[in-house]
Amino acid sequence: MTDLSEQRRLQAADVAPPTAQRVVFERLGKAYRSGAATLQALQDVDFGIAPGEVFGIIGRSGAGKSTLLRVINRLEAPSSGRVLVNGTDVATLDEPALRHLRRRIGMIFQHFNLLSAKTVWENVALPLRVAGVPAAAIERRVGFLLDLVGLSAKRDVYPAKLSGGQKQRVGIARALVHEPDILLCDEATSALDPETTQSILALLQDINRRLGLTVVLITHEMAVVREICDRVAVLEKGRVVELGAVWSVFGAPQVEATRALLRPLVHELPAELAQGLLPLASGARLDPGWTLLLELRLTGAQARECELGTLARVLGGKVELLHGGIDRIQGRPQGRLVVSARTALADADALLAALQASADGVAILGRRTGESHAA
Ligand SMILES: Nc1ncnc2c1ncn2[C@@H]1O[C@H](COP(=O)(O)OP(=O)(O)OP(=O)(O)O)[C@@H](O)[C@H]1O
Repeated sequence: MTDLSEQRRLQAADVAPPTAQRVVFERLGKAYRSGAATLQALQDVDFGIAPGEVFGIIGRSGAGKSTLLRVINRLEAPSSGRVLVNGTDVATLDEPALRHLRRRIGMIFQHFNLLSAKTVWENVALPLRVAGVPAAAIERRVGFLLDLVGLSAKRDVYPAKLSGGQKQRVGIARALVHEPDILLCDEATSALDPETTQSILALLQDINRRLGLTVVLITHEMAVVREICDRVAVLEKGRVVELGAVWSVFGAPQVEATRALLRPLVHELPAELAQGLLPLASGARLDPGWTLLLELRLTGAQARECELGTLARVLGGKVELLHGGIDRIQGRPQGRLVVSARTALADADALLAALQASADGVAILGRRTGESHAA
């Protein structure tokens, strides 16, 4: 991962020490061959996922996310490198051992994959029946799981009569029948409305905490990652281009691929504020009559709040809050505020230096034109 800064490496190491990993990808590569052509879907993927982590994998379409998820339970075989699950190289497993591994790894899907001719109870019980588990044990386990996902009252209902969220709850219960260590989620909330997504995420978090399950999820919904993941890896053309705690990667994305993915989360400047805004060059002289638009950013790096008091003192006049918002990711304030203000300071660099203490990043977006002041 040549793109990682040293700081980002240390942050990644902070959250997941290199020992005792649930899943390890070691210089993993995967090539798909069709005829004479070879497509390199994964290259040099090299990181670990700790027990109990909720780990997100994001990237543009075709970046290799599904392939990376599917090598964990050997639905895809690596072309080079290794995948270790609980310390075992999955490539070395014979059929019975592979069956055992797959029981230790639950999987849920965007389209739920339920059997329409079977009731909720039968859908969840089926993998246990196939595994030859005695009827009394099946009854106990399915009862426990339907209770866990809040579907006890629907045990005899067929999938066609369930909402999308309820179907995914059945999918989650079914994925947990063999008490897995790992739950793989392939776009598990992509077919759901925002409110149902929230309830499924809350359920996944609850399961993660109560059962200590490691959750690995791929999603194109950045809000999902922000909501429940501890760490995230960004894939681009089969390579990991960023990896770290979610607050760190989302707070200060280092590569364009991440910035592009996060764009839907960023509040762009509303048209009425952008209109007539004249950018200022670094070091530009300032006129006390100008109204400046300033952007204050919190990246979460210092876990501090935006110091509006400092800002008002430095600017020494009226400060108007125009746009933006602060979110919290993993307890760290993150976001941006756009304010307008005038200043008696003589140049842009002096202003930026004076405002440094009020946020993690400060930028002068420009000065508002349409005002009667000479440059
Ligand atoms: N079985 C296959 N045979 C040939 N090429 C494949 C196969 N599976 C995936 N690919 C190709 O490998 C690359 C990575 O695919 P993958 O499905 O892992 O990406 P992804 O990031 O999950 O994409 P999406 O978000 O669109 O699902 C893509 O170019 C895809 O077309």
